[in-house]
Amino acid sequence: MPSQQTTDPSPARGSPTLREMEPKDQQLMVALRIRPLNSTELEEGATVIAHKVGDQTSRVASKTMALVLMDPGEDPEDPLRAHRSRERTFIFDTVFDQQASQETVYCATIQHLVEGVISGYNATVFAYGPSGAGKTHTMLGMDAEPGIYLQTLTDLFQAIEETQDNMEYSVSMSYLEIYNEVIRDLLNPSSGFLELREDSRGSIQIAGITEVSTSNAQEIMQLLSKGNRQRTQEPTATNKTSSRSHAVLQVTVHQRRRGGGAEEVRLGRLFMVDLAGSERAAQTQNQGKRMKEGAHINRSLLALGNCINALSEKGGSRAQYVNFRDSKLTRLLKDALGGNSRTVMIAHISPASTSFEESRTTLLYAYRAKNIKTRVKRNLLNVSYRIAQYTDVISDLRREIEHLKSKIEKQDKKRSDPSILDIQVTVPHDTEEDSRLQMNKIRAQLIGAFKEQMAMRRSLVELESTNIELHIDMSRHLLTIADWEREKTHHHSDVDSGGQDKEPVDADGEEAEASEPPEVALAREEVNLLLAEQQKTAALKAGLEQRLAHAKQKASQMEKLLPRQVTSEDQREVLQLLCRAHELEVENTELQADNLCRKNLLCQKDFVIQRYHQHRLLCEQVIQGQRQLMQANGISAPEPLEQQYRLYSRELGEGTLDRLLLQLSVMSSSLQDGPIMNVSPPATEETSGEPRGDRRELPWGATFELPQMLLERERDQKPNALGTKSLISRLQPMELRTPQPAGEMSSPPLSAQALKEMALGTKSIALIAASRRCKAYDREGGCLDSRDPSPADWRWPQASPSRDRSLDRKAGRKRSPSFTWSLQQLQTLEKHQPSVEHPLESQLSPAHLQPPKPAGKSFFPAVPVASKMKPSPSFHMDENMLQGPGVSFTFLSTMWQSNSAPSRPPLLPRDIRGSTDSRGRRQSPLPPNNPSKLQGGSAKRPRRPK
Ligand SMILES: Nc1ncnc2c1ncn2[C@@H]1O[C@H](COP(=O)(O)OP(=O)(O)OP(=O)(O)O)[C@@H](O)[C@H]1O
Repeated sequence: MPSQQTTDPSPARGSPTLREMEPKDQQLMVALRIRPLNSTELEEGATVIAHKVGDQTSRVASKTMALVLMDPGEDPEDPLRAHRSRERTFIFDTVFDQQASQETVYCATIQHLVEGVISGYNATVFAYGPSGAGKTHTMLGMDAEPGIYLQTLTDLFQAIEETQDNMEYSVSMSYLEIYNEVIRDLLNPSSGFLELREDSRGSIQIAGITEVSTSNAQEIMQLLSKGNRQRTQEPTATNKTSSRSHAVLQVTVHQRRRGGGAEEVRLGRLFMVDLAGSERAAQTQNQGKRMKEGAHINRSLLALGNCINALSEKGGSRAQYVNFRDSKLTRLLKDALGGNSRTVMIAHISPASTSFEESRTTLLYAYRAKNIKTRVKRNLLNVSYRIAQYTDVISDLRREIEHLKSKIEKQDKKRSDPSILDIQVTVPHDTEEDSRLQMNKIRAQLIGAFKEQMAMRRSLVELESTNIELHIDMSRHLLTIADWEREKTHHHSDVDSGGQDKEPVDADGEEAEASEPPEVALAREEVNLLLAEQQKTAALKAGLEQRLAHAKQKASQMEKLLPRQVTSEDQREVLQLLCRAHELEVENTELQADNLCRKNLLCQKDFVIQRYHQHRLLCEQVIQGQRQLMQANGISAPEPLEQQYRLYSRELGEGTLDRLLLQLSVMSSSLQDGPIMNVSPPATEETSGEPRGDRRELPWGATFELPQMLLERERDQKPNALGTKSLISRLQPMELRTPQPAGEMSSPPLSAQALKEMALGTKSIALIAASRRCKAYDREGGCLDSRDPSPADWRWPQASPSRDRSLDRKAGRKRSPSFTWSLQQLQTLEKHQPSVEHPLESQLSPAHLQPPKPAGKSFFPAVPVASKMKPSPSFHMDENMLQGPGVSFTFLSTMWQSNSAPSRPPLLPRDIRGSTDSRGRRQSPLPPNNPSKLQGGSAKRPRRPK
């Protein structure tokens, strides 16, 4: 067994930074294995013509190794060829000679990929070479010497086990063969021929393949042996057990952080491919069926060779056309060769002089493959995008349920009608039997149609999600271009302004034109490709929508048949069954969507904090730089500015970010466990005409909108129904939002400038806007206002909106939506805050968590404050406000008030990733899923109404 490498959970499997998510170019690794001479070759008197050059004593191979192949046809005595070399040298990443063990091969080639797979990267290993060269031996091996399959899977499960404290995994596998250009499921051969489908991202899916969930390597090996028994193997002249098909083992690993942290799901795919042997018809002496097989094998390998040629020639440029569509094999290996995968090719040859030609061709192919580059990026399933589609699916299903239920009701009425019953009783037995058979047929058809529709709906969800991912990718590239364009314009304007700023002049007297950097050229190329992909997605989507409409029509026609053709009892049963199927699907979809909403929210929160932190650092740098300049030039700042600076410094010292972290954590706690709340202000006429409180003119002239940190439940929806599209639009990640003019709610297409502005800190600004909104609340509630001389009048708002409303009415106040929103937000916080035992709280001294003193008159009646919330003696509204020339920073004074208590180390965004407990296990920084449990209560999650 291979020695297991200890895996370090933190760097590779921690939360991804933005850098980590960037795709990286990766060279395809090519290894070469020479098998020992076999008995037939020895009998034929073959000599060894392939030699590894260099030593390979260490288990892990050195950077590159060479192989020397001698041409046995060249006569050393021939004077005409005296100056021609009989040897040809090939350099590979690693070369294994006849003595290399299975373990050595594994450790030097695949072992390093395992870590990546469990943390969301794709990896592929494929064995290539002529028939009988040892491909199956390397991949599958024997009981005594297991091959790469078992060794990889053992390591994979071991790595999973080591990180199971922090991470949740689910592993599934599928095993297929491509034989004569058709795909067969080796785990379920009776399923017939399977189809390859390509989604808009170009990822290949095999429709209808059996995916088996597994929990250990042995289980997979059992499935593999079962599958191998189904694999097409025949004796040929070169190999007694020649594999006549390409076998593909796919292992899929889903990884997510345990405890519902703000993480996304990572999806790693490992392909292990044992190719059929490349062969020459003359050499294999195959005839009839074998020859036809050989032709197919060669055709697909030829297509593979062509792809390798094209890919190696383009040398990483993505513009060159590579025809993956020539064979199923190349379509399946598309990602492995030219896409998102870390790929290893293990080429195999026989060292025998009798196999010189095969060995030479194989080596040439393998040598070319070395130039191939793939672009590796972590697969993150961004969960939020699918919610909109789920909502559509749910409402569709609901409509169908209503329809079916009304049919059942009608049926019930008929049953209670005695005349109809009489008729049924008199139905002859034969007819009854016929009708039952007919009924069963219709039932099967209906269920089939339902499944088909669901599959199509899911594909639509996938497509939509892909579309949005493409959009985000495009945004990133446009951003690079926009940056460059801006720099160029800047450069030109500098040059135009003339004088000292002029660029150096080159030898010909012409101005040096700033040439476009490679990343910008690449970005332009990518944008074009992405545009093409987007068009492709749109076409696919339109096609699928058409098919779905057709399927729906067919199903409704089938339903129409029901009352005419079946007895009432059977009909009733079928309708109920259908209803149940739909209801289950609704429940399932709702659960998925619910889950996605929460994950989306938590991810956004993380991102917002990260952006905020980056922006804060930038501000700090700018301010410090300017102060140094002022000092150096003896410029004194006017007193108001100095005052603002003092405020700012104090703000930093007190760690406002920490308070924001706490606030956001409390928000997520309410979301993680509580029902989805309606805490967003409804867009009413009242606000549409005037600038909203959460919008702010920024120094660079853009208007930003508050990211929706909380979810909304539509008031008129049933309790278990999700909000409709308005909810979804609010949940769209900020990248997809363009700065909008005030009052406009739709998202116009993204412009490069808009993208730039977003990148400049939309989220952090939006966060600031959130706090401004609460400030607006303060003002509107009349509790805390810069004009109000007694901020101590502030109260926690009463948790009874109806009562507040009556007070409002009495006071003659009209509530604005932003006020209602802020109030609800505060009520949520107030409701959860005292009961939440937050890990971050333990890092704070109680004095840091002091709300303002509850005294004096207030618009809201006073409510008791939690015991640890002591009145703050040093409450100053100004502490929470920082006003700059272009933007105001206002923090939630009403949430967390600090005084001059001892300072503590500032909390940085990474702290939200959690801490490590005494046993070294990582703890989530977020409040527990169910805060009420902490209090020893027996609060149960409310059951979803059926
Ligand atoms: N490195 C090796 N050490 C010992 N025996 C080997 C080695 N490589 C291959 N063999 C033996 O050579 C024979 C042929 O190997 P294998 O079936 O793996 O070839 P293959 O390339 O998969 O052929 P095909 O393409 O026809 O399926 C087998 O009996 C195998 O045990």
